[in-house]
Amino acid sequence: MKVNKLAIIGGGNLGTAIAKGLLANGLLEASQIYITRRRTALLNEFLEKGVNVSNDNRLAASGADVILLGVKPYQLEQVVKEIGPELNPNTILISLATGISSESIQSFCPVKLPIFRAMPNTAIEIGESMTCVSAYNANQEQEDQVLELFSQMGQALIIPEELMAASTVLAACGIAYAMRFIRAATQGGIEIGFGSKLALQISAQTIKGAADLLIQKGTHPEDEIDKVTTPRGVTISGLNEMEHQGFSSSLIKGLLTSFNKIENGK
Ligand SMILES: NC(=O)C1=CN([C@@H]2O[C@H](COP(=O)(O)OP(=O)(O)OC[C@H]3O[C@@H](n4cnc5c(N)ncnc54)[C@H](OP(=O)(O)O)[C@@H]3O)[C@@H](O)[C@H]2O)C=CC1
Ligand SMILES: O=C(O)[C@@H]1CCC=N1
Repeated sequence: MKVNKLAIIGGGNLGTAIAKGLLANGLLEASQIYITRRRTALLNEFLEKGVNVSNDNRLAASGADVILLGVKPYQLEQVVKEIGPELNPNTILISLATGISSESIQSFCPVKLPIFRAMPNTAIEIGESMTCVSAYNANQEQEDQVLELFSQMGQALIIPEELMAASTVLAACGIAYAMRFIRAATQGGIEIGFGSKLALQISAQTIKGAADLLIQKGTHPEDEIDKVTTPRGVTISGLNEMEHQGFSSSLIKGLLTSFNKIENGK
């Protein structure tokens, strides 16, 4: 994708993770990236790398081919209206905000332009995100460009906008759920004899291996579980006890609680 200038408006957790991902794979030169936030001192590490850091959103947006909106959902309208004079029909506007429709974002803009919603997760920092993207007012070439951008930092998919809330839960919140699994496994590992550092190393690599088995072989989790469970063995005893205690059920209920909060604000 030919991008001359990319602006990240709102360099917080996700905005800076994307900047790190862009820099790590050399997709853009530091001088082509602009990042803003009000407390610019918190972006010093980017300034030192040659990224353009500022609290001036209009300056960052001016002439940018791609603008990523990394502010909180309740800050989005004000920020889009602020940069409005810098937008033109060819600007690719990508919102990272949860729960704000493309139609609403378009209504904050003075011109009709291609609007994308992207839902990466924080693994974008190391090029391992699962990023779902929806497109609005965009042509095929623009869709391909945005998909290519996020594909450089993990896997990326175009999905219907109505699935953005579901993708937020499964992929973006999903990182936190997976971390909690690893933390719990680590705590169990300590109780059965490992020091915390070793327990964390073993748990994290085990989860990585499990995910890679599915990704690389395209198998179903139960196929892989069947290979581990010996009849009357220890794995099936532990797994069944976890299910008796509501393991799958609690995960599904947690997913639904997050989803309902996006959909209904509950
Ligand atoms: N964290 C995650 O994993 C994911 C988050 N999201 C979405 O991404 C968005 C950002 O989330 P997250 O990064 O976690 O939030 P953060 O609070 O970490 O980042 C928001 C940033 O916006 C900056 N900001 C606020 N007001 C302005 C302004 N007027 N102009 C410029 N910058 C401003 C804030 O900095 P300052 O106060 O210094 O201005 C802050 O750095 C949210 O909409 C969220 O829904 C989506 C997917 C995953
Ligand atoms: O928790 C949140 O609201 C945001 C959306 C997805 C990840 N973080």
